[in-house]
Amino acid sequence: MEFKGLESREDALSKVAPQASICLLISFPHLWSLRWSLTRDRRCELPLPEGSMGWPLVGETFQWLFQGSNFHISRRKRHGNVFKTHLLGKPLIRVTGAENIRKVLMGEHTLVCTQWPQSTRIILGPNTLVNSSGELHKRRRKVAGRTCVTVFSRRALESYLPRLQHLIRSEIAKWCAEPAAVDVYSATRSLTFRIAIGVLLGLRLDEERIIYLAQVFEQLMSNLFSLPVDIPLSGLHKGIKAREILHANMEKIIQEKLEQQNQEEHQDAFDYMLSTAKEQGQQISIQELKETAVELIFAAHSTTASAATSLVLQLLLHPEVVERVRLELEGHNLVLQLRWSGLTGLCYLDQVIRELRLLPPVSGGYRTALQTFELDGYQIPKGWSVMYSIRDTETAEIFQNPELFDPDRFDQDQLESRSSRFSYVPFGGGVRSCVGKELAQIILKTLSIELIGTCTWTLATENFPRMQTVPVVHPVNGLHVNFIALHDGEPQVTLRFEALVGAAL
Ligand code: HEM
Repeated sequence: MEFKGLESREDALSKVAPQASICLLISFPHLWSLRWSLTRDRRCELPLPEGSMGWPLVGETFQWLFQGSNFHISRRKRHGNVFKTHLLGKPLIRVTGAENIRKVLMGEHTLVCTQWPQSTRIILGPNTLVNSSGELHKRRRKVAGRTCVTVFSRRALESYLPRLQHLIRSEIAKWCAEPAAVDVYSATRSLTFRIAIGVLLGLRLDEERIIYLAQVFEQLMSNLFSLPVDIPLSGLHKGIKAREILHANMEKIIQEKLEQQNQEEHQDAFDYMLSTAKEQGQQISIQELKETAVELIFAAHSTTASAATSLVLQLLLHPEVVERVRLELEGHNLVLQLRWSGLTGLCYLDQVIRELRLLPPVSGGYRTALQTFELDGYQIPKGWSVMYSIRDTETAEIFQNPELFDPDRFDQDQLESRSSRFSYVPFGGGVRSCVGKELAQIILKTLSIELIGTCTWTLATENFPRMQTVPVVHPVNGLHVNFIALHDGEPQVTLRFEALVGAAL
């Protein structure tokens, strides 16, 4: 009897066990979700935003990686402008909608603060803008204008222009001389690296050294987001090594610049930084200069290459837009020869660059909530990550037919061009807005002018590539294009700074 009893208990157990594990499996996400519901700030009556926290530990990371921008679009449709999720090991609140974005961006230092991964902070170093917050950030950005204001002032940008134009022109000439198709994303990465070191930092290096440093820089970039473990072969270790090589190369140049500091004429960002510091009786250490230099390349390089690639893609897709830019350039060229003053800039080209809205390089910005605050009727609990969205203009009500590439939507007579500046923030906003915005715009305009003035281009593949959004927007497997020079002589268009800095993006 006893034996029989045991047998039946085992039987019963073997029947119940699978059911129990299924129940447990089903309840895991609920327990996980409950765990996060419990972290809501009880002093605030508002609910947490809608949304799913996914599976324990991994959250919705895999869906996010596989679905790309559709991840956010589908969840936004389901849960609204402010929804919660769990990505890369952290609870995250994704924010869309002009008013909500305004609150996040304008709340820097009070409601939120920028949050970069630890590996990024270690690799870039403590003396950088992206890695400083609160008072230190305010001081560093403003510090008597020593880095941002002067390096990116109108006077400074104007002085960079001749070298910028020369560099872009000679790179395009190389693209035209290529017997095979050019991979535009690789080519623009090389171009923006050259701009960063040649124009911004004024480093005069031979070709071999540029190629070497570009590789070192790629190694730094690819390890910026890695586990914060500094052991041989780890991502962080490789990133630090790359940074050391870059710093060593820059140190020599900086020393030379310090010795020639009496020169009146400024030609690059280093010159502006050093002379402004001198004027204000401040000292910038060599370490600070090296870190600033690497930070500027980091911030300028991939973002501008991404935008330049998207620009070529849109020009390929829209020959009618190319024609209108060409007409605008011809008109300006004529006026330039007759009377220069009073020109208001290349408005249509401005609109074309602005309409890169469809493919903004950066998808959004990460912040951490410094205190619990209200957003769109929900509570954002202290300590949670917040990501404001840049890439969701497809769903913004202000834009008509938002899926179309239509530069005319930004014509100054159109309502869309006068929409809230927080409806579309490709360069962020508030105290953390992009310091290189005007430089990026000038690079993109110069590239358009040089392309249209010097060559024609055709897609070398049967289909247009699929675009990937992480870490910046770029074509999967590149964008392959044949460039053909229009004429052997000098290009028709003469660049003038005033025409480039017309309307703002
Ligand atoms: C098309 C090209 C570019 C795009 C789309 C872009 C976009 C952005 C965005 C969205 C931010 C704000 C990030 C946030 O809110 O957390 C930012 C910040 C920044 N950008 Fe750019 N950027 C571009 C080019 C450049 C260039 C050319 C430079 C420098 C030469 C630059 C330097 C910086 C720096 C230093 C910051 C950090 C500012 C701070 O934290 O105070 N960017 N950029």
